[in-house]
Amino acid sequence: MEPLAIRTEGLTRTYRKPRKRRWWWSKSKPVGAEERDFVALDQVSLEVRPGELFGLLGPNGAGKTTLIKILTTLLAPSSGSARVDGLDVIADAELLRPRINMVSGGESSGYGILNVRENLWLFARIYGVPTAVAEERIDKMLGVVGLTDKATSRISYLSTGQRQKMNFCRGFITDPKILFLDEPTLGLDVTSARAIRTFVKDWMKERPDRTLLLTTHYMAEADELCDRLAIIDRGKVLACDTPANLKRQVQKYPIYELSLAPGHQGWGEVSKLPGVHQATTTTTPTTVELKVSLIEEPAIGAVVQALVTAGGRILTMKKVEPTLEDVFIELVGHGLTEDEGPKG
Ligand SMILES: Nc1ncnc2c1ncn2[C@@H]1O[C@H](COP(=O)(O)OP(=O)(O)OP(=O)(O)O)[C@@H](O)[C@H]1O
Repeated sequence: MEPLAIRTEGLTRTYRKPRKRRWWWSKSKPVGAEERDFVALDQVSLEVRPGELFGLLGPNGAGKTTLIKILTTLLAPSSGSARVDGLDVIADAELLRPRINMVSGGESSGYGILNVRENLWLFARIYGVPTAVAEERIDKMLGVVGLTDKATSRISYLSTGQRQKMNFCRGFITDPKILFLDEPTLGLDVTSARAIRTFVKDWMKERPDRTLLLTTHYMAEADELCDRLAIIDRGKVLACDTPANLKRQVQKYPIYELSLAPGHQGWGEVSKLPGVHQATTTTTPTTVELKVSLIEEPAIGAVVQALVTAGGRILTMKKVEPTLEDVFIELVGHGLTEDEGPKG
């Protein structure tokens, strides 16, 4: 049986806070080792199957990069275990590295005096990709991110976004079995971000044994791309499921929004109908907006019937779907865009 693409068990990583000034120099008391340890990852147990596009969603400082660094053999765990493609990230690191690749949206890697093509070629050769294959992949990837006209530019002359696109190309030219993308579209313009998302989806479809783990701050991106997601906060996994299942968890009742022409009061009876959990209205200068939550979805038929019978005119009607933002707020207690700053 094929091993899991990623498996972590009780994975924990602590960082040591800088030592406080000695107490006889200041009024602060000396701190013990346990107080100096900051837990960035706390007993994380995750399973990612081969072929999955798996997302990590969490606020700043949640521990996403720490997790990716451990999975890509760049950082040792403090305790617990992590296996990638069936290989232990510590004991089998040498065997594992050729099978994986990692790109971080915020990194500024590469040699400034080399041009874009030379940088990518050098990287491909380090991974043992034959020159002809590397050239072909580089051309393809530069086209994908719209960087073909910068192929011969020194990378020190690139803008931040262009450099990020070059790094994105770097992730794919080694054709890794398991790819880690840390914020691949961070700060990119809308068109470039869309091109990258489309490419990522196509790349995954091309070969079913590829696995991709992605972190992103963009809820819509996570929703569009990921087969499953883990929501992580303060080093702990709070939930792990498909975007659809996560959204279902927060929406206890189906909700419909109806826009009614003003001038009649039929909506007043809606909340008393069987199958209706709650009905609220907001009056605007031109409409009455009715929001109905239903205990059973078919009750929407009775709602429409009651409104029409009372002489109401329905202008628009739509079902309100919860978003991943709603899931996130429910689990974490605040939105992803609200920056709480370091929690250490
Ligand atoms: N080398 C380090 N030494 C001390 N603390 C660290 C170190 N690296 C990370 N941390 C702390 O560990 C926590 C998790 O950091 P990490 O970079 O994994 O978060 P993240 O989820 O990737 O955040 P972001 O979305 O902002 O990139 C943070 O509170 C951070 O300050």
